Amino acid sequence: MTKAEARREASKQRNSLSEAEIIAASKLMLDRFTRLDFSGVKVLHLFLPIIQKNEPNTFLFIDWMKQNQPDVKLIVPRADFATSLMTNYVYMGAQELELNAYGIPEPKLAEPYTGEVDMVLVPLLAFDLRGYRVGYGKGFYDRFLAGENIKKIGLSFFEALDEITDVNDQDVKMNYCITPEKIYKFS
Ligand SMILES: Nc1nc2c(c(=O)[nH]1)N(C=O)[C@@H](CNc1ccc(C(=O)N[C@@H](CCC(=O)O)C(=O)O)cc1)CN2
Ligand SMILES: Nc1ncnc2c1ncn2[C@@H]1O[C@H](COP(=O)(O)OP(=O)(O)OP(=O)(O)O)[C@@H](O)[C@H]1O
Repeated sequence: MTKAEARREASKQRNSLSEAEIIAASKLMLDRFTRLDFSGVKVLHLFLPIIQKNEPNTFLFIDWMKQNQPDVKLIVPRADFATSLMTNYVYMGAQELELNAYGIPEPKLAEPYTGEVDMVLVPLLAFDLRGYRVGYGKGFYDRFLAGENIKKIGLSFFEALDEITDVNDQDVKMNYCITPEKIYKFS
């Protein structure tokens, strides 16, 4: 399947989910996430959900981290749509967020975080059995993750596709993908 086909299919499927289904599925994904090995993880980067696009609710992940891994620093991005680059900030709480033009909750402008990141939660529409992902098609995460040795964890409501056929050498593979049903580990 091509990226464009996968994008279309997954958006359609995701749009058909109810709010209750999204919360339930996000909780199942959180359950799996909590079983990962956090030793050596000092900094976790995560996306914040575009609610009107039915993305997984990563605020649940933030709540769990604060309770159970309080020493892990949480980092969230601001996306610049002119350059397709993200700038990172320490997460300071929901009251410090504003919605951008695309409905993405983003930290208000502050001092950027430029230090190391150990683990990243990556938004995706679809992924394949090799760990390749499809997003909205602007390449934000491929740029952010290029050449970085970070544990990359995709979150998807739906199971893996067999193969995304039009991957290119800028596409960054996930190390894990978490779905409500299982966790995929890629070599
Ligand atoms: N929560 C979240 N944050 C993220 C991403 C993401 O997938 N999820 N991104 C992952 O890379 C980047 C943002 N990428 C985006 C790319 C396009 C559109 C968008 O709304 N584009 C079209 C509509 C196309 C569509 O509906 O598919 C528009 O301009 O309206 C939004 C975000 C960075 N931050
Ligand atoms: N490291 C990079 N440097 C420069 N351009 C890049 C890089 N990675 C990806 N791109 C470009 O970004 C565009 C979008 O890539 P792609 O179709 O793989 O998007 P995607 O992974 O689905 O999107 P996203 O990461 O925003 O969810 C492509 O034109 C690609 O060439």
